Amino acid sequence: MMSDSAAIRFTGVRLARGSRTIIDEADFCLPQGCVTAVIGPSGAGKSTLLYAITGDLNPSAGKVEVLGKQLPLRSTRELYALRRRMGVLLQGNGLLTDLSVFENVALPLRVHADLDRDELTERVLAKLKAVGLEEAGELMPQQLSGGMARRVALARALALDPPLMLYDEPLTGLDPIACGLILDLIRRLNDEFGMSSLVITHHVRETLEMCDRVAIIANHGIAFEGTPSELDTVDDPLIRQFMEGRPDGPLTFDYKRAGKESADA
Ligand SMILES: Nc1ncnc2c1ncn2[C@@H]1O[C@H](COP(=O)(O)OP(=O)(O)OP(=O)(O)O)[C@@H](O)[C@H]1O
Repeated sequence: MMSDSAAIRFTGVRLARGSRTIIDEADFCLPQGCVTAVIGPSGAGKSTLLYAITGDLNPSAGKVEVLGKQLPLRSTRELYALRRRMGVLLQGNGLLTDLSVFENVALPLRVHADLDRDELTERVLAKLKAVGLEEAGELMPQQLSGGMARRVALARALALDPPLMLYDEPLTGLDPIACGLILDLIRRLNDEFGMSSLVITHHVRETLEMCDRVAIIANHGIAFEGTPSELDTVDDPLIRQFMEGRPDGPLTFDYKRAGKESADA
C-alpha cells in the first residue's frame, strides 16, 4: 500500500531505454484529486514517464507507486486490473472506424464490465453526455471533427470510471477553441468524478491556467515540481530557458547513444 494519499508517487526512479538513462533520481507525486501538467522539451522523457505509470516500462531503480500498488506487479492479471483503473487518452484517439460513437464508448464496458443492455446504454449515454456528445452516438468516427473525435475518445477512457486519468498530448492537432474545450473538460471531469489527472502537454500556457500542479522534465530528471504560481517565481536558468522558449542555455539537446541521453531539439 502507498504510505499516503498520492495517486502516483515516484521515489528515486531511474527509467532507461536499453543502455540509455532517460530519467534519473526522479521524485514525483500526483496528489489525489489534482490535475498535474507534465511539461518539458521534446524528447526529455514525458511519454517515458507515462509508460512507467502504466506499467509498460519497469524502473531500473527506485520505486513507482500507482493507485496504491507498487510496480512492477507480480502478475499480468494484477497489472491488467490496475490498468482498468486508469483511463488513458493518447494522441491518436484510437477510435475503431467501423464502430459507431456509441459502440466505441461501449467497447471497454462490453469487455470488462458485466452489465445488462439497459445498464450499458445508460452508462454509455452518461459518458457521452459528460463530454457534450449525448446525441452523437449514431455517428461514425469518419463523421466527426478532430475535437469531437477527441471527446469520444475521452468518453471511452472514462467508461470504466477510472480514479486516474492519463492524457498524452490531448490538444495535438486541435484548433484553439477545441483546445479550450478539452482543457475545460479535463478539469471539470476530474472534479465531478473525483479523479486525479496527469496531462502531458506542449500547450504550456493554456494548461498552466487550469492545472493544480506542474512538473517539468528536463536534463534527465524532474527539474521542477510545484504549483503554476510557484513556477512563475522560479529563477532557475534552466526553467526560465524552457518557459521562455530560448534555444540557448543550460538545457541540452544533443543525442547520445549511451549513458544519459539529452532531449531532441
Ligand atoms: N521504445 C524506445 N526505445 C528506445 N528509445 C526510446 C523509446 N521510446 C523513446 N525512446 C527515447 O527516449 C527519449 C524520451 O522519449 P519520450 O517519448 O519519453 O520523450 P517526450 O518528452 O515524450 O518527447 P515528445 O515531447 O517529443 O513526445 C527519446 O529521445 C527517445 O530517444
